[in-house]
Amino acid sequence: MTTDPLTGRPASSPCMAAEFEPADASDVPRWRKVERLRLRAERDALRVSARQTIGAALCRHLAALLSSRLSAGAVFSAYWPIKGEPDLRPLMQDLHREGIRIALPVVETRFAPLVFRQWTPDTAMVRGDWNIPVPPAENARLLPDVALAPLVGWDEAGYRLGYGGGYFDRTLAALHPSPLVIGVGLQSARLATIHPQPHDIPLDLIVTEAGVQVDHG
Ligand SMILES: Nc1nc2c(c(=O)[nH]1)N(C=O)[C@@H](CNc1ccc(C(=O)N[C@@H](CCC(=O)O)C(=O)O)cc1)CN2
Ligand SMILES: Nc1ncnc2c1ncn2[C@@H]1O[C@H](COP(=O)(O)OP(=O)(O)OP(=O)(O)O)[C@@H](O)[C@H]1O
Repeated sequence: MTTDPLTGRPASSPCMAAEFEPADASDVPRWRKVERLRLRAERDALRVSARQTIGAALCRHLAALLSSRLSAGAVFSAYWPIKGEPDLRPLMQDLHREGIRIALPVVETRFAPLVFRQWTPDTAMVRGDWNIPVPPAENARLLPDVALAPLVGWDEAGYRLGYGGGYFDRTLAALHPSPLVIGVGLQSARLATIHPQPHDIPLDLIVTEAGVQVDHG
C-alpha cells in the first residue's frame, strides 16, 4: 500500500468529503461546521516534518510576494500560530529586521472587529481571548497595510473559512482604507466553494505551500 508522504496515512484513505452539500443558506453554518472539523483534523494529522516543510515554503512564497508590496515603516499583520497553523514566525523576524512594523491580531472585545498590536522579537506575549498568545495591551495599536488571514479552508474565488468567529470578516468590513489581505493555508484545504454568504469578503490573494493560488491583488 502507498503512503501519503505528508500525513503518513494510506494514500487511499476513505473519502473524507462532507456528508452533505448545503441545499440553501440556512444549511451553510452546519455545513461549515462539518468542514472546519474535517479540515482541522487533517491538519492536526500532519507530521511535524511536513508542517515544517509547509511553513518554510510559505515563508519563502510570502517573502517574494511582499518584497514589492512592503517597504520600511509599513505595517504587516501576521499571526501567532495556534492549532496546527503554519508557523510564519521566521518571516516576522526577517521583515522586522528589514524595518517593517509587525502587528498581530487581538480579540479585545468579543464579536467586535480585531485590533492589531505591534510585535517585536522582544515582545513578551500574554494570553488573550481563546488562550491565543498576543502582545500586551501597552504595545502600540497599528493599522495594517498588509494583513495575513490564516485559513482553515479556502476556495478559488478567494473566500476563506476560519474558525467560525467571523472575526476577519468583521474586521475587514470595518477597516478603511482596507489593507491588502493575504489568506495563508494548506493546499489540501481547498474546497470547491465555501458557499459564500453576504457577510463573506473575498481575500486579495491566497498563498499555500504550493505558491500563489488566487491573485486579485
Ligand atoms: N493564530 C491565529 N490568531 C488569530 C486568529 C486566527 O485564526 N489564528 N483569528 C482569526 O480570526 C482571531 C481569533 N479568532 C477566533 C475565532 C473564533 C473564536 C471562537 O469563537 N472560539 C470559540 C470556539 C469555537 C470552536 O472551537 O470552534 C470559543 O471560544 O468558544 C475565537 C477567536 C485573532 N487571532
Ligand atoms: N461583518 C460582520 N458583522 C457581523 N457579524 C458578522 C460579520 N461577518 C461575519 N459575521 C458573523 O460571524 C459568524 C461566523 O462567520 P463565518 O462563518 O464567515 O466565520 P469565519 O470567517 O470562518 O471565522 P473567522 O473570521 O473568525 O476565522 C456568522 O454568524 C456571521 O454572521
